[in-house]
Amino acid sequence: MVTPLPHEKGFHISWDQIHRDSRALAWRLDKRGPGAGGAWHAIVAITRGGMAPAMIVARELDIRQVATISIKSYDHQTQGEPKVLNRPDPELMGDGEGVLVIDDLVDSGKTLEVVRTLYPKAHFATVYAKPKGEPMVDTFITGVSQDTWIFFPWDMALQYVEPYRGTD
Ligand SMILES: O=P(O)(O)OC[C@H]1O[C@H](OP(=O)(O)OP(=O)(O)O)[C@H](O)[C@@H]1O
Ligand code: HPA
Ligand SMILES: [Mg+2]
Repeated sequence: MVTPLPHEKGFHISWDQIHRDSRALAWRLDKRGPGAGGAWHAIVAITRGGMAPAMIVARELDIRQVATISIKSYDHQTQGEPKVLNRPDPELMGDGEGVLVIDDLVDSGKTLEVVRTLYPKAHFATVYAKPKGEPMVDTFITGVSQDTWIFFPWDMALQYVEPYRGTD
């Protein structure tokens, strides 16, 4: 059974759109790291939603060190307490200096808050951001209102829709 939407508005994002927006994020982050020539030394994707944008950013910026941190906070559209299920090698991470932490979106900011506590010097980037979570993110591409639910392409499928005028 499908849970009814608690949000009035839906923002439906295609694969093409997330690809373009993730590329825009990569371009914005290029040469902004603390290393020589503005380099970043690693990318950490917040699973699962951050994995697609992180892959695209890693490809654009030619970063081969890509790790993941697993956080779960939502069951469908119901938020619970964020749980860290696994985390990257502490030697790679240190205090986060020079590491780009990437997620698909920030909503309440709770997920990023947990990761920030672990790696205070990392740079936090998301593709989309809702106003409540904006203070938790250093770089994002598109702002979306708080009452909008973002639907990602990996959660959707093409399907038939009735003609606007119906058949009566
Ligand atoms: O700012 P917040 O209110 O914490 O919400 C944002 C987080 O929620 C979603 O992940 P979710 O926990 O649903 O897991 P998933 O990425 O595996 O889908 C989304 O991918 C972000 O990681
Ligand atoms: O708007 C959203 N869309 C998808 N996943 C989410 N997790 C928190 N907010 C959202
Ligand atoms: Mg997530």
